[in-house]
Amino acid sequence: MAEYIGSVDQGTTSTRFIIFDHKGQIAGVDQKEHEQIFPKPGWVEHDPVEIWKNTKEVIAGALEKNNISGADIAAIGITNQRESVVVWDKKTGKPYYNAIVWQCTRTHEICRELIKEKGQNRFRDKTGLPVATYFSGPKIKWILDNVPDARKAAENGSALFGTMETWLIWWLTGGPDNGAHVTDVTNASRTLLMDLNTLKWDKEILSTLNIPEKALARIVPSGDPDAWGMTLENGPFKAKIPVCGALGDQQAALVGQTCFKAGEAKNTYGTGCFLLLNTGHTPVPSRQGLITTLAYQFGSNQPVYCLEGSIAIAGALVQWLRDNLGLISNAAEIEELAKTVDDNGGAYFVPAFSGLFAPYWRADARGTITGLTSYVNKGHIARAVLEANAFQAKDIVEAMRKDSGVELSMLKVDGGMVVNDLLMQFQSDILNVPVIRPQVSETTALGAAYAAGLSIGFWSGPDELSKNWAVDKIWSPSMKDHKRAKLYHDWKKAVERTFDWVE
Ligand SMILES: Nc1ncnc2c1ncn2[C@@H]1O[C@H](COP(=O)(O)OP(=O)(O)O)[C@@H](O)[C@H]1O
Ligand SMILES: O=P(O)(O)OC[C@H](O)CO
Repeated sequence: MAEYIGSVDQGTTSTRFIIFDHKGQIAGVDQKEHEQIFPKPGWVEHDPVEIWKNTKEVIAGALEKNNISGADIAAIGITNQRESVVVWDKKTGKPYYNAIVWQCTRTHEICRELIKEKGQNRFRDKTGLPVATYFSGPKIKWILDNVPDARKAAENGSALFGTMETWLIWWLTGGPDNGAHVTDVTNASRTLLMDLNTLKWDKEILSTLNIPEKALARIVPSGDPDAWGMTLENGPFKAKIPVCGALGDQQAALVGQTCFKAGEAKNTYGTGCFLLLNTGHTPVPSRQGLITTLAYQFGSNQPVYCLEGSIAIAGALVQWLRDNLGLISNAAEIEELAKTVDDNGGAYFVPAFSGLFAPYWRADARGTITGLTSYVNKGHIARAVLEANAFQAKDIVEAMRKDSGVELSMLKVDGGMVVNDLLMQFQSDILNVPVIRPQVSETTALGAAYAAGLSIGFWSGPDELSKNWAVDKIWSPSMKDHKRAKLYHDWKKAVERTFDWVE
C-alpha cells in the first residue's frame, strides 16, 4: 500500500494540503490564504473559484516540494470551514454567488422571521441547533431569494448546493463530468436542515425554509471507502486516488486529538474558537446554549455525537488588531505587546463582531471595549484581546459542565493561536485545569487523514491512532482563586454591555 494519506484543510482564512505518514507525522505541507470579502458591515464572503484554484495549487505544491507523487498517496481526506455555502451550476461549475461564510450576519432578517413565529429553539429537538445566522440553511435561503435565477435553477435541478467540502469534492472527483455531490454527516449537521437522529434532510424544515431537496447533496458517513469516488488522472494529483474521508474542521480536530471516548474534549483556537465534548452514541440536548451535533461516523458504525461551544471571533480579533487598527504588524507580535504590561489594566474586549454565538446566541450584540481609563495603553488592549479568548472558552466550559455534568480534568488544545504562551497560560489559569498541546498541532488535517485512512485499513482503528498522539507542552494553573473569580466576574459584566446594540 502507498505510504501516505493526503488531507485538504479548507479553513476560513487559508487552504492547506498536508501529507501524513503512518505515524501521523507531517511529510509535506503547502498553504495559501484567500481573500476575505466584506461587502457590508457584518457580511462575509469568499470566492469559491479562488478556493478551488488554491486547493489545486497547494496539492501540487506539497507534492512537488517533497518529491511525493500521487501514486504514493493511499487515500484523500478533506476537512473544511463549516456552514459556509456555495450554490453552483451543475453543467458549468459556475457559482451563482460568492460563498456566504459562517460568520456572515446577512440572514438576520430571515432568522428573525423564523424566531418570531416559534422561537429560537423551534428546530432544536430535530437538529440540535438554535435558529441563528451562523448555520447554512438560512444562507441557502438568502441566495435563493436574492440571486436572480438561483431559485429557478434549484427547482429545475440545474443548481447544486454544498458546504465547502462538497464543492471541492465535486471538483476533485470530476466536476461537471459526474463529480460526486455528497456531504458528510458532520457538515450536514451544521445546516439546520438535517435530523440528528435519522441523519436525513428534514422535509418539514426544508419546506419551512422553501429549499428544494433535489439541490442538496447526498448525506454519507465521515469515513467510507466508496461514498465519494476517485480523484482524476488529469487533476492536481495526476493520479486516481480514493477520496474516502470528510469532516467539518472542528470535528476533524476532535478526531485528530483522538478524543474517541465520551467525556473527552478539545478546544481549537483559529479564526473562531470551538470546544467540542464527545458525548458518545447519544445526542445530549443542551439547556445552556450549546449545540448538539455530529462528532463523526466511520463506515456503518453507529454515529458519535458531541456538545459544542462555538465562538465566532478568536484569532480573527488578532487579525483585526493587525489589519484594522495597525497596532501589530503580524499575529505573533501581539504576545510581545501584551507582555509589556502585567495585566489588562481593567480593560475587557468582548468581540461580538457577528453578534455572540454560544452560549449567548445574541444576534443583537456588537463588540465593546469596557473598563477604559486614561491608564489603559495598547499593551492592555493586546492583553484584553488575548484574554477574551480564554474568557469565552470559560463561558463554554461552564455551560458544558451544567449540560453534561462533565468536569474537565484537562483541556487538549490546537489551532493557529496555541503557539501563544501568554494566552495558553491565562487559559489554564482561568479554567483552573492543565492545558495540553499535542506534538502534531495540525489536528484538523490529521483528523480528516485519520477518517480516510481508517476507511481503507491504512490504520487499524482508534486504538492505533491514540498511540500516535503525544504531548508537546503542558501549561498548569497558577492563579489565586480570588483573582480568577474577580476577573471572570468582570468579564461577565462586560459581556452584558454588548447586548441590545442592534435594534
Ligand atoms: N502567535 C499568535 N498569537 C495569537 N494569535 C495568532 C498567533 N498566530 C496566529 N494567530 C491567529 O490564529 C489564526 C489562524 O489560525 P488557523 O488555525 O490557521 O485558522 P483557520 O483554520 O481558522 O484559518 C489567525 O486568526 C491568527 O490571527
Ligand atoms: O476555519 P476555522 O478553523 O476558523 O473553523 C471555522 C468553523 O468550522 C466554523 O464553524
